[in-house]
Amino acid sequence: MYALPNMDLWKGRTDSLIDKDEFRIHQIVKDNRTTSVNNTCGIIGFSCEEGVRRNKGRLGSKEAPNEIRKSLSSLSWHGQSADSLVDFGNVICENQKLEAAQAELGSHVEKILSKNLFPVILGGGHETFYGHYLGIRSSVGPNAKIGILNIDAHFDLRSYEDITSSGTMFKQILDNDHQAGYLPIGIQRYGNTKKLFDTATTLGCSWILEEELVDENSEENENKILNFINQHDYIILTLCMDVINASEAPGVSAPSSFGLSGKMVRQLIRKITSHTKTISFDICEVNPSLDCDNRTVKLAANLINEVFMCVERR
Ligand SMILES: N=CN[C@@H](CCC(=O)O)C(=O)O
Repeated sequence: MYALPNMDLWKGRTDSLIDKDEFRIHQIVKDNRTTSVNNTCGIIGFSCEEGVRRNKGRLGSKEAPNEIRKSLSSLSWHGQSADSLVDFGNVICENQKLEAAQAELGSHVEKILSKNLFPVILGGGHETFYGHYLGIRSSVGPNAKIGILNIDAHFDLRSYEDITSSGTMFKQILDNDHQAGYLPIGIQRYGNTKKLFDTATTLGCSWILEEELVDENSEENENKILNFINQHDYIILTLCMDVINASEAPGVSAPSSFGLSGKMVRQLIRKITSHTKTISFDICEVNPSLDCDNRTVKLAANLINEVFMCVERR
């Protein structure tokens, strides 16, 4: 099901009604039915936790898209255009019909790209990514090489023989799309079974462990990411918030005790979304019902704002 944008969610402190240098994001975002040449990012929500339910995770992520919008609202706007951001509303997963909802999300992602906008998708569980991917594949055609960069504690390469879920998307894609490559960044050694590491190897993937993401290795890690980008025509970026340390991101289904810092994730996002091959972004697994003082939702909003800034500056 699709819900038109609810512009009442975009509310916050107003320092000035006319001076654009005093604007906050709630004064920048427009309903997608009023477009301008200065639009850069198209926001679409995926209100869904069916994949998390099937993966036996903790429910609550379907509330994230609107909670993230509320948190984004008050951030001050440092972009160049006062018409940069456009809200395309939410796709809602109903009656546990995950596959139909993912297909519907894909068609909205495709629509946003066709308007020359950079899709910013607010998940939902990480099953959001499969819908994101469907829209991108359909937009770029079957022959383009799509590189998937996943900032995540988990491989999400589980078997989907019985059912698809928030833990199966990348295997679903890699088994069927031989023009897609996959590089997960921030993998927790003990958050994934040995079998999942073997699955990644069998599928020809490499990965960057969380414990490898330290300053001393920064050049090596950057080169690994850049080499991956160079091997593909388009890059799509997905961020699973459970990659971030549980103290900074408690509001997720599977918190990470040794997760990355928010600042490290910010650095990765800046690098990747500043690259012109990167054509879309999603953020997943924020669970407002498990959050503490809105910490995870706020961090998600700040990271999304980094994407807005990097895309506008390209
Ligand atoms: N997308 C997350 N997938 C992880 C986490 C599962 C959970 O919610 O506990 C996984 O399948 O291992």
